[in-house]
Amino acid sequence: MSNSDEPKVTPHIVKEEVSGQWVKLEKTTYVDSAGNTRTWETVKRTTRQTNTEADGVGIIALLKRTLHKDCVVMVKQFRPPLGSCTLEFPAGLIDEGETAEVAALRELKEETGYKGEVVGVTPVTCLDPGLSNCTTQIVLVNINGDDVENIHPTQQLEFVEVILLPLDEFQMKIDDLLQKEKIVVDAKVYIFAMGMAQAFFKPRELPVLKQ
Ligand SMILES: Nc1nc(=O)[nH]c2c1ncn2[C@H]1C[C@H](O)[C@@H](COP(=O)(O)OP(=O)(O)O)O1
Repeated sequence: MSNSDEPKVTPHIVKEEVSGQWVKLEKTTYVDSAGNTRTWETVKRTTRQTNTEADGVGIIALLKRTLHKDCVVMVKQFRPPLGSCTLEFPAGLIDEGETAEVAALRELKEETGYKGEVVGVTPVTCLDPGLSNCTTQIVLVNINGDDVENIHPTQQLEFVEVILLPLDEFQMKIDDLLQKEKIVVDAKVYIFAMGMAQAFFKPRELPVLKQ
């Protein structure tokens, strides 16, 4: 190699970002149960609103139509942190002044085009407490699919694909999708699917009846 081909600069890190527009990395100092002062590396969102405890909402939206099976409205989208597409419930951050219910109906409309009605909401729940203080409220929404507004829903986000999966085969249909394409399923979704299958769609399997 001639001198002119030699690299002029040794590669090195210029800056380690600890705070960005959307998230920050914090060294949290705390006292443990033995009285020792310790630290923990914590990821926090910068966007949490002052009067809300939860960062965002997840929406379990059930589409109910005459002569159709009830379907769960799902979204598939590319998620940069995973470098992959995911299968998730519609979701989003809570805006200033919004309740979880209002944020859920807004996000559902934006991401899927459907207009829904809130039928339940969870308390504030954590998502990955060993990593982040990030919290969510899951909002259960019914969609009247016979309503003229919901017959041809028009979503506002072209990079989000809406997928309808029948509730009575939810886990099986997710498994089919995972077999067909490289896609990561959100933990909340798969746990919901397993819970539905166990609670409602399997005959009571008492050990004594198995012999
Ligand atoms: N961690 C993030 N990094 C980003 O670069 N941008 C982010 C992050 N989190 C949210 N956002 C941006 C992307 C969207 O433009 C807005 C709103 O997202 P929202 O639709 O409310 O939430 P998701 O569906 O979970 O993306 O925030």
